[in-house]
Amino acid sequence: MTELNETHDPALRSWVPSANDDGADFTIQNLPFSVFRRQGSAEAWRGGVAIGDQILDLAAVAATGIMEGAAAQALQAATGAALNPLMALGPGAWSALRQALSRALRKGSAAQARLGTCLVPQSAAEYRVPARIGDYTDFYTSVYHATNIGRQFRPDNPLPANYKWIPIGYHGRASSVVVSGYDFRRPVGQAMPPGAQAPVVRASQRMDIELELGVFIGTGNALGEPIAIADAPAHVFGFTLLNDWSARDIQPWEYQPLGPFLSKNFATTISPWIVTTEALAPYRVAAPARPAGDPQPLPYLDAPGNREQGALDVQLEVLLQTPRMREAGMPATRISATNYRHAYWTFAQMVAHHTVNGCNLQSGDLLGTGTLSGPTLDQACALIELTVGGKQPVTLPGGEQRAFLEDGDAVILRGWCAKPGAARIGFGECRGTVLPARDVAY
Ligand SMILES: O=C(O)/C=C/C(=O)CC(=O)CC(=O)O
Ligand SMILES: [Ca+2]
Ligand SMILES: [Mg+2]
Repeated sequence: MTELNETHDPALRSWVPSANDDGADFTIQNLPFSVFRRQGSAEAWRGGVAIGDQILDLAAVAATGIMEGAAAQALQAATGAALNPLMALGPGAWSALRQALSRALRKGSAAQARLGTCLVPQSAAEYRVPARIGDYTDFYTSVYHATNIGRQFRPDNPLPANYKWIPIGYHGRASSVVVSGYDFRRPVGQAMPPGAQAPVVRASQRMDIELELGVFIGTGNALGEPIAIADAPAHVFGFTLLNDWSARDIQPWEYQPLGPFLSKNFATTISPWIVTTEALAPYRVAAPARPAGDPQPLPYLDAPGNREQGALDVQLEVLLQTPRMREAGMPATRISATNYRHAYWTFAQMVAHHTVNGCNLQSGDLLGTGTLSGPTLDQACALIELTVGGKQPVTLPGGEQRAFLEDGDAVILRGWCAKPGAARIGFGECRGTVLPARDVAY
């Protein structure tokens, strides 16, 4: 990963005042990317960078001609309806653009006069999935999640024997990855009710969430050419919040022996903003020490940098708002909080493992970290864990209870990095609402 540089200096302030507010997600040290346009307009979709409560319109910046060299080339690659061309340019270009944007947005910058007209308020914008996602793969990197959910699905053998050797994953579905704010219908599918002789086809009765981070691949690898773990971080453009919505009654009936299928491919929601790997550099931390008795990672999954700086200190939370709470004017309430640093496998290990057989990752591919449950039950990031298979519902302000999601429930994921001596780096939010199932007889 990139070293710390001038763009990380916590003393930097922007001429966009809201970027300097206490608790602002989009500080001048962050500079995350999205694809946006004005809400309800027929404008072209184009790249934008968040600064405070504004979006710096990268197509408008390119039209001013104020950038030069590698930064100008990278800027041009971010002016279209998907960020794949920027992602494909690689870390040198991303870094050049970040440095130029940081300098242009700093207090006192001579660029202020020309860029003032390139801002669009976030409150007036709509977003789309920021890349053409060719493939989406979801991992399983929290040993706490794997153990908790394993107890529900496989009480005799909760943690599979391969877990501590292989970063387990399944191939997800790219076509149904949607951006925050997309409301989807409760899925219908086959479920085998306990004690039944034959499955039923019905609207899922166990709609669940999974709080994850999404990892966007920047530069890929040629088919047949693995990515070495030491090189893996440089292939990652950045991170989003990700909700892997899951139908827990469809899943146990369908998943053996080939893994999750229709229980998870009806919608996967990501946040609009991609926080770059470079922005997260101040928040690299050591990967958790492996408990005594656990195998050490095989050489292709091991690198000194991975052990010492392979994890990321990202604070994460899940919030829920029921229709009744919404009607009563009550805000969404937090039901879980965790940190990405607890993951058993790092994102570099995910990339190295995904390509060890020569499988080619491509610019814009999306990897999910897997559900990021932490060591204690209040850090569990799926309802099936939090409610122990639905047996211990969570109680919400106002007294309502939830074992799984009901129609109209909204789920909001949030994430941020913060510590003394470094600027806050926020992810914004990832939101989705479950609508009633289609009214169709099956
Ligand atoms: O243990 C299982 O059979 C299934 C686990 C999941 O549903 C989780 C999955 O999607 C991977 C993850 O998010 O960690
Ligand atoms: Ca998942
Ligand atoms: Mg999904």
